[in-house]
Amino acid sequence: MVNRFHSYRLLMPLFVQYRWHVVQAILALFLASAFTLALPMMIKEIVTAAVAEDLAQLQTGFLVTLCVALGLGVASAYRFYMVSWLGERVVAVLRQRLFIHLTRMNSTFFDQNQIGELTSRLITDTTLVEQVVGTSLSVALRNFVLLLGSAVFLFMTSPYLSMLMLVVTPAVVAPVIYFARKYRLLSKESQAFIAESNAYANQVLSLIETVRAYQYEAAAHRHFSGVIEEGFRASKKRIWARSQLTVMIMVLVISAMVAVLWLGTLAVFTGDSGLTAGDIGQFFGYSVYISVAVAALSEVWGDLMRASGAMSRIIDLLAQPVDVQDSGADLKAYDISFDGVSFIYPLRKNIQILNKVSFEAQAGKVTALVGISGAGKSTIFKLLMGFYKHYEGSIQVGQSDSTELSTSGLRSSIALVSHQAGIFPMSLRENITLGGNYTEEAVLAAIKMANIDAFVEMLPDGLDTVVGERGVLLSEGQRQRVALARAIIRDADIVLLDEATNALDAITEEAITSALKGAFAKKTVLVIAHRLATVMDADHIVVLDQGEVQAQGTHRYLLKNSDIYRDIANIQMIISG
Ligand SMILES: Nc1ncnc2c1ncn2[C@@H]1O[C@H](COP(=O)(O)OP(=O)(O)OP(=O)(O)O)[C@@H](O)[C@H]1O
Repeated sequence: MVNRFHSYRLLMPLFVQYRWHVVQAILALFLASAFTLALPMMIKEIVTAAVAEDLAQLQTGFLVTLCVALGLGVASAYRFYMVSWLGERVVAVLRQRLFIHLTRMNSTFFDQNQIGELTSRLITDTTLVEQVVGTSLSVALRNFVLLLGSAVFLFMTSPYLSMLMLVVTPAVVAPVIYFARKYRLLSKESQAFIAESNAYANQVLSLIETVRAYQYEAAAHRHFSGVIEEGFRASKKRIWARSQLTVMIMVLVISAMVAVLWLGTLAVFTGDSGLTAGDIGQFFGYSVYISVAVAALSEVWGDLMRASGAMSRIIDLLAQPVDVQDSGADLKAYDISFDGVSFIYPLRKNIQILNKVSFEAQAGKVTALVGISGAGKSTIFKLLMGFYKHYEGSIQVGQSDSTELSTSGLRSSIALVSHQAGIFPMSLRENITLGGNYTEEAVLAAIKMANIDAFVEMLPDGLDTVVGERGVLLSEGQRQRVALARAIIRDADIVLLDEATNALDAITEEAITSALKGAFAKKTVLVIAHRLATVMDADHIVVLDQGEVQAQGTHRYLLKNSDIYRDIANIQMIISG
């Protein structure tokens, strides 16, 4: 249990940061508790005055009770505001921190973790934390104070009845603890079904076109309904356990209280213990508080446990090392050379993806990587970008070994257009500049060179039109041209194009290629392309086969000397011819 609550350390720095709010929340909480605890005393005053038929005393009693009630209202509202503020603030800070951290994780981390699971941590886990800080913690603390205060006043009111109460307490608490544990296990089970159904729905909806094309709808409905029904069965068991728990608490607590009060009332009648009717009223008030506090504590206990799980997952995530290391030299020259580079992906340790790959790509020249699918071409780009660092051999950029370069410096010198042209749900302009500061002229020049200027003119708000999932949907070719504009405006010294024009028609591709030639003339350009026509003019072509360099040279040289290259060329001539 100590371990479970260990995860609450996540909140400590945040509570320190917002200490004035915490102090005010605690003050308000204690104030509200004090007013609450004063109420049974007022009952005693009123009952005593009523029994003594003292009207003046009775009126004062009611007046003070009214004031106490008012004070209780104001203090409770103040506590609610402060505590809810803290909950919202904490979750806002945690979400920002988690998002920043996630965007800085390395590629291996993303290979190992599903995106759905990560976004669920970002939203669901932090929401649980918010519930805890904004509600459960304060409920727990309030009821704990109420429990302690009531116990003290209970003893002060009547030690005799309190001792009786103590004797019956284990009979009430033991079965409640047993049922609460059972309930917790069952609620974990139903949570698991919720997660499973969420993951499945996410997957199906994101692949909706494949679902429709293969008429997978009916099977998908069956699968989803199956999981939901399982979840319902688990929830039914959980709510049944909860109902048992409620009955148990109610019956046991009320019986215990009735028994104690019965004995107390008897004691008033016999007059042995010096108890008065007012004492019984006050005692009753505090015992109601105790039972209410116990019930509330058992209620929030589960929430506190669940949030503890969520917090330990957040702590684990924040503890993962981030990718970018900013120490190291900056780039000055931009020739690239791979020397005997071998590489294995961390999650596929049995396959040698690159095997002693050596080649050079010079500044001011275009170097092409060709080879059949899976040969390792994109992997070479990933190593150049520093996405994976545990390769053998050496990668030189300029005069430096790439491991000695600062990762952010290296990446700011590279413009990458990968074969998945990602579009963010924001304006076209923001999609092109991606947070960079560029003049209007630079943006216009980039969209012209990438051949999307005519398309932009047709959009309702031009460059400020929102595109992507929340706005105008772009075709594959339009997306690719936005990605190219992104690379052009970056004006980086190294340009990596991975199938950057494969979704374009021949005429557009031709127009863009000649525009790019001008834009990238002085840069170190590396191109991956399946269509040989795209790379025939390259200054240097590297032919890869199953992770090895099979041959390299110019188009003309390779046609003569590389069987694989000749085969690819022949097949493509046949296909296009
Ligand atoms: N993140 C990864 N984890 C494990 N294996 C991977 C990962 N990415 C790629 N691979 C594997 O590495 C091999 C080379 O992939 P790579 O993407 O470099 O090939 P490619 O030559 O660019 O192929 P294509 O032309 O189809 O894009 C493939 O067998 C692929 O399955």
